[in-house]
Amino acid sequence: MSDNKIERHLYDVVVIGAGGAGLRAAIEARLAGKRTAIISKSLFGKAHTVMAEGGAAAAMGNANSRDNWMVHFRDTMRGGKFLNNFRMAELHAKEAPERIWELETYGALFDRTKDGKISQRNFGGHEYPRLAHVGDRTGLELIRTLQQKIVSLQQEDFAATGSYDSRIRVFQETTITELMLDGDRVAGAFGYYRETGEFLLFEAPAVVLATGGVGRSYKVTSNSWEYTGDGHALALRAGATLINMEFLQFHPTGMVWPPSVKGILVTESVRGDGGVLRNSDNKRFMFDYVPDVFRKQYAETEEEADRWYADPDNNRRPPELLPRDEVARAINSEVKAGRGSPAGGVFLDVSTRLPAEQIIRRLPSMHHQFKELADVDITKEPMEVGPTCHYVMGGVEVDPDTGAAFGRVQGLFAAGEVSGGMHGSNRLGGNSLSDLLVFGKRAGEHASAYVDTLQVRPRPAKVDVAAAVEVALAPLVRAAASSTGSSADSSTGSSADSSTGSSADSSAAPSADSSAGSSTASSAASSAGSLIAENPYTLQQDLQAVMGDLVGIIRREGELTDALKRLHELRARVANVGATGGRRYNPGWHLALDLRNMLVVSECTARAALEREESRGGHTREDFPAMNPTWRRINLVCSLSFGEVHLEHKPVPAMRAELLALFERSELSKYLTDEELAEVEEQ
Ligand SMILES: Cc1cc2nc3c(=O)[nH]c(=O)nc-3n(C[C@H](O)[C@H](O)[C@H](O)COP(=O)(O)OP(=O)(O)OC[C@H]3O[C@@H](n4cnc5c(N)ncnc54)[C@H](O)[C@@H]3O)c2cc1C
Repeated sequence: MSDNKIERHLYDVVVIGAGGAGLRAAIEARLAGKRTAIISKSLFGKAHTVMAEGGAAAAMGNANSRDNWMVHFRDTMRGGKFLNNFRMAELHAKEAPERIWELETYGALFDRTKDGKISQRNFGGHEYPRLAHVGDRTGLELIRTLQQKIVSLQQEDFAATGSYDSRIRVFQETTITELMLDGDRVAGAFGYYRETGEFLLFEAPAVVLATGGVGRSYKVTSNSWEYTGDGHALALRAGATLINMEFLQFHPTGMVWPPSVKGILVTESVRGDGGVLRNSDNKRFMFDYVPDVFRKQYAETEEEADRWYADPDNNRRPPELLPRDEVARAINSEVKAGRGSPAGGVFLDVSTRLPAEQIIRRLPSMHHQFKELADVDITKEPMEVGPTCHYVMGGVEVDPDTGAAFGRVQGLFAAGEVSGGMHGSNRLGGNSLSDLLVFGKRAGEHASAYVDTLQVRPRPAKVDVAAAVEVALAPLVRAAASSTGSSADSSTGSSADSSTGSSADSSAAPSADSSAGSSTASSAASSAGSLIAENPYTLQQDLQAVMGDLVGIIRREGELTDALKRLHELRARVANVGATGGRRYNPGWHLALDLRNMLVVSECTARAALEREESRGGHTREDFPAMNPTWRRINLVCSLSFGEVHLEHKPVPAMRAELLALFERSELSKYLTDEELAEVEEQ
């Protein structure tokens, strides 16, 4: 394909991702006077952020005046089991309230307390009610508000320049497949319009990754189709590093029935608002699962737990509000012990705890979701719930203050779920929405400042653009070759390319679903050198089976070793993935391109999970069931070199003395090594 068929754009800052982190970064870049592009794989407005239900954690002290940034910082570090990047946790706790109030200046309308302040609700692991919310549709309000701010900036630009898009433009349904480099500097990004399959090249000296999570590598997940770890993989391929990819959050409460909706999230607000978990013996089992590190803060009897809702100052919290990793493991154990619900989960009951009208008012989406999808009326009967892959704590290793990616690449920034460090080994509910705002703003600001330091703009090399085109077209070329029996060389590449613009689905090739036959057959065929291309859907299922079965909520050495072997086998098959049809809206082709991202990110997760010989937060090793203070000092960092994932140990930055002083020694002794404790005592 010649370059002139590629739509070219020139920007200062390109933001990949239009969730909360991306939009907040883009607003900041535009406010800094930078020409800014926002790119979104899905429709504008349809990101995970919009699905966030419970709220955004910020220590505003509206519901309990004892709350402040120090308490929030402590809770976040405890939730992450002290593996958090302390500086990120500190910035987050200090700046979250300001970011929430700022949203109100953009037009957000949060639920109010009786005296007119922003209302704050309880959530797992937060000592005080801290989540600013709008019913159980907080993310919708957040995205609506940020989009409204962007529209208002575009209106200003129209008044000044006659064009709405002159300084900030949204490219929706556009997937970025490759970052462009000029030496070690970011020079832009390459991708395609999902609808037409046409290519785009963004030339820009700074890129902010805000692509969210990786959940689609698991079958049971709350994540939607876009979350294939693209930003993580783009960063790796550009020379940046990923940190602590073994830590995945399995949210304790996903729907388990009917099968078609398995994994869809049941918000933690249900438990925050009084919902309790019971097993098939009708026992409120969470009291049996309070770990030592949390024993002082959690109630020991149902009576005390129930009193806490009305009098939190004089009672301890219900154990249903333990951090998510603890609750997910507890549910897993109950089901394994044969005390699960009929559909393989446990019961979550709010119907016996709150009057129906309160449930409908406080949890309208949950009421609707269960009625529509499972024909369950949650005001009258319990829900059936079980763990679902929800959030990745690991991500792009970044400088905490600026969001600049570590590694050898310059001009790359990351914010939101795609970045790592902030949440340590386990994220507290509500801390993501505030993370997006705090670090989205910082990434936008520092990406803009970086652009100002450049004397010469980096330029993408023609050869790299051509390579990106070739990689993007390869699945189509392969499928075309396997259907005609010809070899998938570059001449076929140009023939696939020349079909661009013609109606895509006119191809006589078999449909994506029927072409692969059984995965074993096609895999065998491919290893025998045959031309049969692999079916992307089959490959995704096989990848999901490896990750779900062998790198799931409870992990073991033998299974992780097996997972790595199978991922290695999948590599060869993914390299042979084909997609029938043309470039016009072709989901099989899109998935074929996503698969290489899913695979490399999954390999990072499996490698790090095998390496970390302890259990902490979102990483549970059956063969190493305890937290190990020596491992707390270690970050596992992945990089990519000549297509191979490398893993190295890096020390966790030591917390500043005044932050350590916020914790009692008895608490620190649960996390730190003796050597570290001795140092603390000397200070
Ligand atoms: C159902 C659900 C409920 C949740 N509830 C809460 C809650 O109550 N409180 C809380 O704090 N957190 C919650 N979370 C987590 C939180 O919503 C996410 O972690 C957060 O929204 C991530 O925001 P983000 O800006 O990093 O990315 P996202 O909002 O996930 O946006 C990612 C963006 O990147 C785009 N993208 C991805 N790949 C590409 C590519 N290759 N090219 C171009 N664009 C790309 C996507 O299209 C999307 O626009 C919830 C998550 C889910 C799934």
